Amino acid sequence: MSEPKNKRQKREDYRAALRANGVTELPRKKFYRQRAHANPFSDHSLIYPPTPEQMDWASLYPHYAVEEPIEQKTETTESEESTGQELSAPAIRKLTKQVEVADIGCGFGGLLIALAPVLPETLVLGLEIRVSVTQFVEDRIKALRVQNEEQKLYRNIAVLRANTMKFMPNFFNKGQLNKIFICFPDPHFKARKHKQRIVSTTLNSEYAYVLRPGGIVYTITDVPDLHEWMVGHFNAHPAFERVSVEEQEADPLVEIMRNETEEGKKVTRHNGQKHVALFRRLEDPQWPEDVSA
Ligand SMILES: C[S@@+](CC[C@H](N)C(=O)[O-])C[C@H]1O[C@@H](n2cnc3c(N)ncnc32)[C@H](O)[C@@H]1O
Repeated sequence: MSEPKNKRQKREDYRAALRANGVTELPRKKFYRQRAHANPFSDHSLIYPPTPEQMDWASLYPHYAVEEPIEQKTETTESEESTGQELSAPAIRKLTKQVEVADIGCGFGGLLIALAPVLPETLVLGLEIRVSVTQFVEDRIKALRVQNEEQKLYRNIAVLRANTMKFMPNFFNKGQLNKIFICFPDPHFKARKHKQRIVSTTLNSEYAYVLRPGGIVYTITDVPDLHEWMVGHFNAHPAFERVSVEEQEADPLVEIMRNETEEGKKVTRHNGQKHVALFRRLEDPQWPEDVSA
């Protein structure tokens, strides 16, 4: 059933007014509601760069951007030298550092916001497929940056609308990331929907590509069957090994992942179980002969 227009209009008006005022107050979730699931196989007319270098990272992390002149190959002629009118050299804005942590399917951004002060020297990126949810996180981060201007907080986190099942290598170079979070991914219970799960042999190869050796994939879910699925697929992948429970529990980011994601909070309210598993990207994976041949 299509939604009454006035409701949709109200939401659009609210968001437009918030943005017109420079987003200084925290956005209200009710104006960013969207269907719970987006089909990762539909054509979402997503914008993505042909290579990570062609991505406009500076607009996501403006406080880490510097202007770099574009090298020009044309030679200066005598007449140009004598005019005395210097043409300003064209410049591009580049980041002083790269994104190193990705939150796949970041939802409403709870983990990003909790990680910002804990990893102050690291650029963290949330990737989210749903438009309104991405806009909510974008507006949330903008407001938090304004409200914490003096402390210079929240400048190291950003969100991007993306379908991570399709375009990960367009955004990240080989070995660029040192942490990937996959928190409470959509369970897709029915067997015919399992291909929509965000963990699979093929997708794990993409995670292995963008993670540097020693980098960690963090997973958490309240669905036991999905936990088994994720553990099974990462354990079976030659590029990953499971991190021991001792090491897992000594990692302070695990507690943050358990308690700060929106889904994690919901599971706590319902006294549900949270299943955690971490996987390390191996330095030198041993590929079975039939795979590497
Ligand atoms: C159950 S929510 C969990 C949100 C958040 N990680 C948390 O723990 O609160 C799963 C999120 O993944 C997003 N998602 C699903 N498939 C995706 C894809 N292929 N690319 C990016 N985001 C995706 C959904 O839109 C949804 O917001």
